[in-house]
Amino acid sequence: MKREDVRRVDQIAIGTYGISGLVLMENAGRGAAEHIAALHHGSGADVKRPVCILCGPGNNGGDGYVIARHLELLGFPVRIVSLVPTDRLTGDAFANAAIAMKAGLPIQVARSAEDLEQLLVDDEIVVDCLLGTGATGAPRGLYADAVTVANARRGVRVAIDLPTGLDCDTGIPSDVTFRADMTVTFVAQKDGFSNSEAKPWLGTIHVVGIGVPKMLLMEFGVA
Ligand SMILES: NC(=O)C1=CN([C@@H]2O[C@H](COP(=O)(O)OP(=O)(O)OC[C@H]3O[C@@H](n4cnc5c(N)ncnc54)[C@H](O)[C@@H]3O)[C@@H](O)[C@H]2O)[C@@H](O)CC1
Ligand SMILES: [K+]
Repeated sequence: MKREDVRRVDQIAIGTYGISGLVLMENAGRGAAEHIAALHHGSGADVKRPVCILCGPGNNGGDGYVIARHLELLGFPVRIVSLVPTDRLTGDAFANAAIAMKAGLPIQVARSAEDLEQLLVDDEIVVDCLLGTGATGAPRGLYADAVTVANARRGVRVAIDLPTGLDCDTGIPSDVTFRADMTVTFVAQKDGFSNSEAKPWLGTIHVVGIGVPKMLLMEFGVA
């Protein structure tokens, strides 16, 4: 599916069908959390590996706060590293960050590359909720730093919707692209995922439905 189309599906689900954006985000985040939890079931380990969720400024970041809440419920030690102060978030992302704060989920804000070097450690599951379908061009500033540091750490990497730095439509990676072992994408596979150049950055791909009606999916040829 093309970037514009998947964004349009979300808009129509909200604007025409009257499904709350919060409901879509909840479905997205919960579905992603279940795939992340399944990594543990396949690992054979007794102790659940800690999860570090990297959150960006938009709704991809918003998904991260939902994922954190569900992973905590599933028994995972979880913490959030946000690249923006949470009071700068808006809409559904702000709402879910506010829930996470009230719920006492640990949230740390990274303001520099040095902060990121300290906050990201080895042997965690790192979840990329930095940039999603709203990304334009290669990751800039702190977003590029976060991807570079995350890629350098030992551990499992999971991308949410798409790896930060990968072009959604062409599948061409930027110089700095999150290298995922698993990508959990929403609604449908993105067009770029079929490009062989994208494969090493995506890992295993899982598609999570977010509750958009079949009638709408059919309009866009994805059901
Ligand atoms: N209601 C919805 O629309 C839903 C959206 N969902 C999630 O929301 C995502 C889309 O959210 P948004 O539209 O808020 O977009 P993003 O979360 O991708 O964030 C876009 C913002 O990031 C910044 N940015 C863009 N390009 C950048 C770059 N190259 N370097 C640094 N910063 C950059 C800009 O501030 C831009 O406004 C999807 O990928 C998906 O994960 C899901 O929660 C499902 C429901
Ligand atoms: K992402």
